[in-house]
Amino acid sequence: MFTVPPISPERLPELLRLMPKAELHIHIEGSLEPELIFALAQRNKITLPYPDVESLRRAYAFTNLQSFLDIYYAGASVLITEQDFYDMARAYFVRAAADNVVHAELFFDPQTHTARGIAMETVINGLHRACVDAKAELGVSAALILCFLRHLSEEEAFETLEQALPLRDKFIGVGLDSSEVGHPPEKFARVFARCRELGLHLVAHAGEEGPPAYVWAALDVLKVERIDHGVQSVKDPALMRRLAQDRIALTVCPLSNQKLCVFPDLADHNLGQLLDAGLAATVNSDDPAYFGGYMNDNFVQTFAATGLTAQHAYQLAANSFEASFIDEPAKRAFTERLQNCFATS
Ligand code: HPA
Ligand SMILES: [Zn+2]
Repeated sequence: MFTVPPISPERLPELLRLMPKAELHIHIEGSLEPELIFALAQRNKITLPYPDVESLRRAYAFTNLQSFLDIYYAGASVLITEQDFYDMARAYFVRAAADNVVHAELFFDPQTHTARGIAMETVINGLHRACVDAKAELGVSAALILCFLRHLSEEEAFETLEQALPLRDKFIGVGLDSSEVGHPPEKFARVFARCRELGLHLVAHAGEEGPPAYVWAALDVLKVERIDHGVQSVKDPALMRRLAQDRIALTVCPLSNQKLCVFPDLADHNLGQLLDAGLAATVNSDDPAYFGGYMNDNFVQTFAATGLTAQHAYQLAANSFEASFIDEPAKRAFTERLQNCFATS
């Protein structure tokens, strides 16, 4: 257990920004800024239903997950070529590096693109090339996690997996995202079992808007290694004990939760409650272009609103390395860098 030296509250925001961290919950299509949406639309001769960047940004007023997803899928329609996918991911990596993100595991939604006639290799090759360059040029290590859209059928998830398997060496795992309520994890039991046999890492969104039962099912039916969001778990004490005992990480996204009205206010967020119950919670941006903040915005705004401490900050960053899918020596090296950052602050 690393004890953080005394740090004054005024210096905490700087430390939050400076500390090395991993991002484990970022939908790369959710990093498409309105400016890039317009630039790609122009490059690909696509007419958008908004006259300019400002009017598109004004449409980013959400009441729940579905109201966001409708506009998020529409924004992704400007992605056509491999270079478009590269440019989107590159812009994210540059922004992440500025926030001292040293490792990122990126979700992507291939079905959003293959349904529009874009080839699977166009999507994966563009994103993968950006991951390779992020390491070489920005010092950010990166990996891809293919997400199945849960509002579609399990059969369609199997077809997507088949299309992606020729590129198996370019992604490390699978996840489950999109509309949660009404689409429980059990719907994808067989395809996740197949992915497990293939040696892929498994994660799933659960307990963002959906009930604790969905978190249980993600753990016990899908056998996931991490839960994305999971903030509804606090409603079930037995689930909280299970998550703490098994060190199942929750990839929490505070600004997303605020913008999608999961919590009425950032000050009401339960991140502190999760950490104090011994859960391996992490902080992440989810869809930063839509929710008004990248990693450091999430850290700084959440700490300011909830009064979390420097010890919580250390724990969140340490959890992000522990919960990542990098090897043990890399985890140790990142954790050492983190401890040095706190020790010299
Ligand atoms: O927060 C989210 N939840 C579910 N699906 C998503 N797809 C992008 N972001 C999200
Ligand atoms: Zn998400």
